Amino acid sequence: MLSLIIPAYNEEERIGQVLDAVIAAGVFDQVIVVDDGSTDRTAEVATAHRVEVVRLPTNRGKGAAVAAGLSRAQGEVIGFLDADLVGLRPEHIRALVLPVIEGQADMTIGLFGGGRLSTDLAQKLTPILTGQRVVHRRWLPPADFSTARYGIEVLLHKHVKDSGGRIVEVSLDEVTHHMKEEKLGWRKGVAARLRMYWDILKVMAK
Ligand SMILES: O=c1ccn([C@@H]2O[C@H](COP(=O)(O)OP(=O)(O)O)[C@@H](O)[C@H]2O)c(=O)[nH]1
Ligand SMILES: O=C(O)[C@@H](COP(=O)(O)O)O[C@H]1O[C@H](CO)[C@@H](O)[C@H](O)[C@H]1O
Repeated sequence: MLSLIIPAYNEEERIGQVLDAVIAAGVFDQVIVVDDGSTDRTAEVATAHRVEVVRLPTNRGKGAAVAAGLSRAQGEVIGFLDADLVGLRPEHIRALVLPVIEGQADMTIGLFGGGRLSTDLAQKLTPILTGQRVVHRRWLPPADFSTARYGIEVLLHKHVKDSGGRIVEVSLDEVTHHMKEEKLGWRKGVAARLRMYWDILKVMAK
């Protein structure tokens, strides 16, 4: 069984097109959107796509949203996608899943390419930060994700790598995402970015 977790905070304008691609791909048996205390209609948009929706009463950060999704996920293979992707197509999703279910990879990571220079470059420099991945359940770390916030990718990636897992990179051609500055405006976006780097540094320092 394959489960997909999509953490989402105030993504009403963006999550619909991600779910359209997920549903068209038809590879996940269980799709869980975790609405991380959104103040917009994220949960309603997800519900309209007939996926499982978990609503957290307050915003607790990406790590807690993913942890809430994991506690519901039944699959032995688990996918993770962000809710703000642009240009995601069903074939990208299949390409992420296939190496894991065919046993060529323990985890795949999806990397933007040919989408937008800024987001392509960010993932070239720090591929381990990508929010797009598929992993076999046995490679999930024992650590609790719920306080890691944006450190979750580093936590997961480091565990698989240090445990000798095979990680395969999958190119997500022409995919990009909305950057924080685009979603929140310049000042709030930069502040959110700095908080994200702090979350990541805290996990790296452990
Ligand atoms: O408190 C938060 C912050 C982010 N997210 C979700 O986590 C994913 C990645 O977050 P974001 O887009 O802010 O990261 P970026 O891609 O800008 O680094 C998105 O689906 C967000 O909606 C979340 O569930 N809770
Ligand atoms: O690639 C990155 O540097 C950051 C920020 O991307 P942008 O500079 O907004 O394109 O994005 C990722 O990092 C977060 C922390 O690992 C993840 O949670 C996001 O899913 C991912 O998009």
